[in-house]
Amino acid sequence: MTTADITPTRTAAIPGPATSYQGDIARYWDHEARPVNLRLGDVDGLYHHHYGIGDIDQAALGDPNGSGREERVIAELHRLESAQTDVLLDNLGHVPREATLVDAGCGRGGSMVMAHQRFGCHVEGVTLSAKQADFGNQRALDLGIDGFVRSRVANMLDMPFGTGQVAASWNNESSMYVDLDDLFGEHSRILEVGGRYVTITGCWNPVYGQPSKWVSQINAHFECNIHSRREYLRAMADNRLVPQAVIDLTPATVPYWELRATSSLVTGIEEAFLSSYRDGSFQYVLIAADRI
Ligand SMILES: C[S@@+](CC[C@H](N)C(=O)[O-])C[C@H]1O[C@@H](n2cnc3c(N)ncnc32)[C@H](O)[C@@H]1O
Ligand SMILES: CC(C)=CCC/C(C)=C/COP(=O)(O)OP(=O)(O)O
Ligand SMILES: [Mg+2]
Repeated sequence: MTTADITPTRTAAIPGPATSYQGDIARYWDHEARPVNLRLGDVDGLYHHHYGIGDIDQAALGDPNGSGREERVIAELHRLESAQTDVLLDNLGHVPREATLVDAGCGRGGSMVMAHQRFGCHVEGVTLSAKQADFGNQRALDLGIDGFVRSRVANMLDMPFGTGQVAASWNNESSMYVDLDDLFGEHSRILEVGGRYVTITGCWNPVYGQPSKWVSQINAHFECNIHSRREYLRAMADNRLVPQAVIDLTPATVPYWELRATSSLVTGIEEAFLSSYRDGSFQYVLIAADRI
């Protein structure tokens, strides 16, 4: 009997992580179960691992000391996280029903479901975490959209899609886990010419000088490597991605963090986000680019 005979097909079909770092990140997300993410997702079944934007609806929050306040704060934080996805989808431009979209670093799949509900198209997601992919696929099954929305365990630097096959792709708070030249080279490969790429990300501000202590704290908290704004624009330019919109979402995300800091679901990272947004060392940005 050869080694091939005793190797399970599953092992052969799903290659392991490309690097030890990716193995650590896969484990991180396989074990993640923070109430701030699960309780917000439970509001309407859209599970996000990104942050929120927009003004707080004070009327929806009601009396700060009133009963049911905590549930209302959770619902409001969740509304702002879904509003963030809506802005990302707004920047994809026209998406026909027959298009295929790719969510690189798809998490539990909340953005994918919203994209399908808006455009009626196919949405493919990749994540390093088998737990997240299973979770996203179960949600799609529950919603009866599993024929359109699919998550897979795959490396976004080596995606299981053909060259020029994809109408649009995005990274929603997932680009701080990879080298940007490698990432944009891969998006550029899978996108059709004229296709659209969008990222929403946190980046450090070169005008500040170097990554601040708050940025270092966020990196340590999530085991990620936040890039500078300059790195994004350079790596896009080097990989046939021409920015059509660069939007500073920092003022729009501050109310989310202020509200989150008052909730019972704080995780301890709120001060780092608020301080770095306020001292100008860190920015929350959207970049939409066309593949030329
Ligand atoms: C902060 S979560 C964002 C999830 C999702 N985009 C959202 O908005 O809810 C980061 C995601 O990036 C994924 N990720 C990190 N590095 C990756 C890689 N090299 N290939 C694929 N996914 C990766 C993680 O598995 C995780 O799902
Ligand atoms: C903007 C930056 C730098 C993001 C880093 C990536 C990240 C971990 C995003 C949020 O995930 P999450 O929703 O799981 O985090 P939390 O538990 O804090 O809500
Ligand atoms: Mg979250």
